[in-house]
Amino acid sequence: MLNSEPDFAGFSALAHSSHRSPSPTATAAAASSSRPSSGARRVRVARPADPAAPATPPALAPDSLACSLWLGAQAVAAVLGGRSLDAGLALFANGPATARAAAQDAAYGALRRYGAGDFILGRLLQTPLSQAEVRALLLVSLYRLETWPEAPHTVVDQAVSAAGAFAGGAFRGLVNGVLRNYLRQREDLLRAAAADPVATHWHPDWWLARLQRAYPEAWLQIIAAGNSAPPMCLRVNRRRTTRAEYAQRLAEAGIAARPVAEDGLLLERPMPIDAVPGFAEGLVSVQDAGAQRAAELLAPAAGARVLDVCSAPGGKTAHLLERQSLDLLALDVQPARLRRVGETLARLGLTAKTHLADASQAVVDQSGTPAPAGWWDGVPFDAILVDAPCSASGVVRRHPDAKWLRRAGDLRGFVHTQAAILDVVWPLLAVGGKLLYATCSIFPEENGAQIDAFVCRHGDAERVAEERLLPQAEHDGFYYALLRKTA
Ligand SMILES: C[S@@+](CC[C@H](N)C(=O)[O-])C[C@H]1O[C@@H](n2cnc3c(N)ncnc32)[C@H](O)[C@@H]1O
Repeated sequence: MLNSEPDFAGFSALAHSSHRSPSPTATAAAASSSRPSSGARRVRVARPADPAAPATPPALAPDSLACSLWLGAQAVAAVLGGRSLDAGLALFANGPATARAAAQDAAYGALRRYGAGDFILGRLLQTPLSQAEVRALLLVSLYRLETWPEAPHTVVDQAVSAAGAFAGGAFRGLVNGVLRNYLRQREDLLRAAAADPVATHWHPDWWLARLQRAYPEAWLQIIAAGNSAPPMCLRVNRRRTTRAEYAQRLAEAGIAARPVAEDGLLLERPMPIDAVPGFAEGLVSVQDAGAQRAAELLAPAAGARVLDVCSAPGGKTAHLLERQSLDLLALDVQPARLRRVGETLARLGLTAKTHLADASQAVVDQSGTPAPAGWWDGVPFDAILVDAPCSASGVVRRHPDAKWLRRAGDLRGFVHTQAAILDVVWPLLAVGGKLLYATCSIFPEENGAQIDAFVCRHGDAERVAEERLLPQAEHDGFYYALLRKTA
């Protein structure tokens, strides 16, 4: 996978929370209405993609553009059907290697700019399309036409060939007509799109409004960062090598990189993870430089008893353990994701206890004190990391599906869960101990406002440090608050 980001889990967290991505039924309802205003715009289809769609397109040459467009459309159709992009990309994980990178690029590109693609299709289609795959094929083809404009008619021909692999070729004419109309009307369409905020900025309008309110000076830069392709950053495993040694190894392999954060190397160009030297041997992990701040900020002492509350897939757990010998308990509420913590630690040669638990749930004991159900042995922790489930609004360039599947109302659920987790684990911290609260969100409700409310509820909590990282060239958007227990 290109530039995989094992550290991120926000979208998956959402998809598995009670605030789920839109179900096929919900999207079908949206599609059957007339075209919504930009205020309501989000992914919408009448018929979701077939979850069992074949990984290999029938009758398309594996090294053809048509094959890449077909595969990319499968992934986008999965998102139009309410699933995550990761789930969509998994559909062609075993597809032809020659087409996978371009297909992945097409899927990411089409979803990053979905606001524009949706607007343009709204102008070019007389009625909403009933086939998710065909709509998705048009979106990836528009992306391709915009970003590789040198051979527009080749793109159209290849898109028509790809359409031949859907529904017995019934949509070849439609795909041909829509794309050729697009080429003919391109300037008018782009002029009209420029007057539409969602089509211009490629974010839903409720999201834009929130960013404008929170960041009146910086929102355009945040949007631009969110619409760009993300950087690829490695984290060097201190237990196995040094950053200088590993940088040398990269240089010998002709891979340009420069140091970032305390353990990071930012690659000049993203590359497939299986081509990263020493990855399988655990010399490095892929982790955004902003995410690497967690271990730097919490910095538990050698031998400390540490609780990592929302640990999967284990990026920050591993970083903590690479930097210090710790007695660490890693929790997560999702079994499949918790298994990935074990895999991450095994690859890196690290050990920790792992436990499946919902950290937002407490039971009240006989003295009336709430305590976590079943997993705490009663000994306080010296340090706690709460890398909370959140909207993932700081990492949309890695997960562009999130901004279209998310609704404004989802935030309330995240804020509620974050507060519940904080309240359950705070009593487990030793006096003088530190708790680091982290999100990959840039929405204030999940960040500073959450911690303001927490400090009001807990008189023994002192805020000792706070960092707001906005997404930019070097790193994604993160929020950190370091709290100390005073009594
Ligand atoms: C942002 S991700 C964590 C990323 C991880 N710390 C890393 O660095 O790789 C949030 C995680 O919280 C987990 N989670 C969500 N609600 C939870 C809960 N109530 N209790 C425990 N874990 C929870 C999700 O399953 C998800 O894996």
